[in-house]
Amino acid sequence: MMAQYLEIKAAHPHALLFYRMGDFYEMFFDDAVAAAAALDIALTKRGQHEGADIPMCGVPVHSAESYLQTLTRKGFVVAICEQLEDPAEAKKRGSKSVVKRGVVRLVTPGTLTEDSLLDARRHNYLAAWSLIRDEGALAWADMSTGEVVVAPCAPVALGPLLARLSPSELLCVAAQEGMLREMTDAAVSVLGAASFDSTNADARLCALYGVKTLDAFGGFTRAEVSALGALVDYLDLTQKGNLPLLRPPAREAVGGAMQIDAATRRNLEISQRLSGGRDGSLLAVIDRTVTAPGARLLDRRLAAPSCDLAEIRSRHDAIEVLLGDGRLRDDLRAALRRVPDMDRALGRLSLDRGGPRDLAALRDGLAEAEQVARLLDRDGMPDRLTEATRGLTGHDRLRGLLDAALVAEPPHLARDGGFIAPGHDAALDEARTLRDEGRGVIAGLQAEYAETAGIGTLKIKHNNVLGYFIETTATHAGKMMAPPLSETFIHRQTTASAVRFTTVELSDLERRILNAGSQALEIEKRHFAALREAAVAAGASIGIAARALAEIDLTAGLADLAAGGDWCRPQMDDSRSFEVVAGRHPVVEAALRREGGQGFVANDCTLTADEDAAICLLTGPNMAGKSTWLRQNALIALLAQAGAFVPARSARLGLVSQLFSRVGAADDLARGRSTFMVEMVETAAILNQADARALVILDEIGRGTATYDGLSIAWATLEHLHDTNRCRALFATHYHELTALADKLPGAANATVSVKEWEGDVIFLHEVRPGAADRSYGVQVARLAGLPPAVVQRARAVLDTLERNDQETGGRRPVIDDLPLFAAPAPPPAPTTLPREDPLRRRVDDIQPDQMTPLEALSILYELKGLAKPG
Ligand SMILES: Nc1ncnc2c1ncn2[C@@H]1O[C@H](COP(=O)(O)OP(=O)(O)OP(=O)(O)O)[C@@H](O)[C@H]1O
Repeated sequence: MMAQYLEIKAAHPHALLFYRMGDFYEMFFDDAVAAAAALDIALTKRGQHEGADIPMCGVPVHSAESYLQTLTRKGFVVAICEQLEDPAEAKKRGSKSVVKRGVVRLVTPGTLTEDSLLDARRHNYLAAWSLIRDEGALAWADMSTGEVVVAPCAPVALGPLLARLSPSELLCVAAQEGMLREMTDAAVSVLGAASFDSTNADARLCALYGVKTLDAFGGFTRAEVSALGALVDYLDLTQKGNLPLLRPPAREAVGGAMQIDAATRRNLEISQRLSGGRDGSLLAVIDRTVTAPGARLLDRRLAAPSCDLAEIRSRHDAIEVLLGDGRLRDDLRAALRRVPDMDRALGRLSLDRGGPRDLAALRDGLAEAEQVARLLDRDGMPDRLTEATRGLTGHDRLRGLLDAALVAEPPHLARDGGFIAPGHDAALDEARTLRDEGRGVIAGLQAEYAETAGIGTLKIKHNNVLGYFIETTATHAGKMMAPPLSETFIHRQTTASAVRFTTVELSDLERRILNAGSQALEIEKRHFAALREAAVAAGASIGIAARALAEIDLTAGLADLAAGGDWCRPQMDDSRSFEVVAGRHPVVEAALRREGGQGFVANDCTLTADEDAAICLLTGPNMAGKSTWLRQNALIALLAQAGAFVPARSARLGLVSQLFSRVGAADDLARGRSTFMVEMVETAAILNQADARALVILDEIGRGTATYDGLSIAWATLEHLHDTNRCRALFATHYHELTALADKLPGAANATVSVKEWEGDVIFLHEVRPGAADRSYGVQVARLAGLPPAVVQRARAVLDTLERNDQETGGRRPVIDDLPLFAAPAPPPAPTTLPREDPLRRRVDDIQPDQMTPLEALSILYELKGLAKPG
């Protein structure tokens, strides 16, 4: 056995080998050590190899999925090695022969299909990157749904595309491994050059899709064919020839989607919080879909907002109709709630990894699809929904098959049977009756024989030697053994008191009772195979229905969002306008609403560019809401082009081709870059790439270095954005000096977030209005944050000196000498304002509770409340 193990392991050196032994997957040697640590399970020993103990650990087969989940999350590839024959078969070859085993599948992050290993609401992409001469391409597939897409992708565009897709596994040739590991968090798997060879790939793809030439799917470049070919080769390798149902590759047009790079995605917290996790991201806040495929579609749309006006308008049209008809929307959502994840069920069935519950998912999903189609069958439906509705009907044959065959709630696995409905197959019903009611059937037969023979005492009995037999007392022996009864009853045995017989029917029945259980199971498995085949054969049309349902779910979800929260349809055109009236930040607004305090203050944004650039320079105190306003406008552009309504009273937006968002001083220590370095690398990327249709959000760029360097960099950056990139940009800064640029650059304007000052404190109004801020209120904010009073006091003194110096000398004279830097710690600070006369406190001081009646106490309470009222 060890020899067999070592041979199989040698063929899969990079994978953990799950070696099937009975009810366990066992691991040996280094695999065992690594897996025991990763899974926190006991490491034991078994036998010896070359004089040393063999480390071993194992996991039960029935709970293997949860262990696989942990291992794949920790970056392991697992090779599943099964027993390929019954141990009895092996025994026939000799008592020492080893059961045949072989690897049936490699479990890698990009090739998962099990529900328990996947996030239902996110895609799980396997991607392949190919570079042929200077031409690059990225292909990606979600094996659990069969989606395959390829796009031309120059090396500079790879980072943004990977950030958008966030694949869980990326395939490449060895030469690119290092660069790609830098660029993505995905597991990078290296394949040989042959996997990427475009000629091999062409043949492989033609064979897979059963076509003579790939031109049938549109013209592909060599790099695209190579990337697609590598994907298919890897699936073949990991699934051991058992390829999933892959849809024909779709080609994504260049420029079809708004370009958003990794830093912008992170920064805008589109599908993930900066701190990690989906909660609190834009996606989580706007997701009202009720099906997993609907949620995945929303994720896809937000990740790649469209740049196609007609497409965007058609998405908005559809939302508008469902927004206007709350009843229809509710009915649709109620029906959709019952729709299971047909895409993934079909994916598993096509890989022969599915079970009866997956068949039931198709049955139930297609039934609901009919219902949804009926709901949408009315006048005035927008094209998009009419189009979707077309795919929902016409599945009667498969539905008929599944309806007739399956029980209402079938089990997960086909292994134990119990999923074919009673009455569907007479042979199965009989086998089950025999299996479950063997005794009853025998009793029935006994009554029948007693009547035929006219012997009331005739019995059918069972023992281990004869099995079932018919027994009568010796007195009836003669009658039984003479014609006509002897033609039916065959004599087996005579004892002192009884005579025993059998019949052809009884021995047949006995055999059938014994076999009934396994026979019932066999029949069910045959039905399963036939149903599975029928489902896979109908895969293409089921896929169309599933996509249509996802589209309807998404539309209804976005309409529901718009209905609940005062959202509007953005007017889209291909100008460079950007006019938002009363816009809001959906995530901050939702958070404020949850907290139940003061509501979100809506703000306008006018950033229309005609000939020149349009730049808004935002200054304002800390905590005033600058970052929020910047981001909310970026999110409004993103939501609009993703096809959603936007959180504003009205919006008129010209298409945005690229979205950039940067915040000064965000550390990227994991990649070993200093704060300032990251800031500059990212700013450089914008200045080098942004075109006239870009929307750029820069939040305090330059703050990561000394004041004058920072100010100079921010100044030059602004000028470059204005003169060279000529794009639309929002620029928040604490450098008040920059506000002078608004007079110098025709496309630049100042805005500020207003605050009120009250008794030495700032009150944030969160209102954005034209003009420049006069100061930062940093010290006041620090006080609000709980900085010790002595420090606040000292900061105030320093600030006063600095400001006075600025006024007197225009900032030319160093002020350090004037600051008592090494002064002894200040005595406890004197209050800045004298305590005010407080009538409430004086009245409370006067009260003598011991002397009071309850009535007096009550009237004083009223009086105190009166005093506590403001004003
Ligand atoms: N329009 C608004 N209406 C209500 N509350 C708001 C609004 N904008 C911002 N806030 C609140 O103010 C807080 C601070 O906002 P934000 O981080 O945008 O300020 P900032 O001006 O960028 O601050 P800093 O300069 O310190 O980075 C937010 O967390 C939010 O709770």
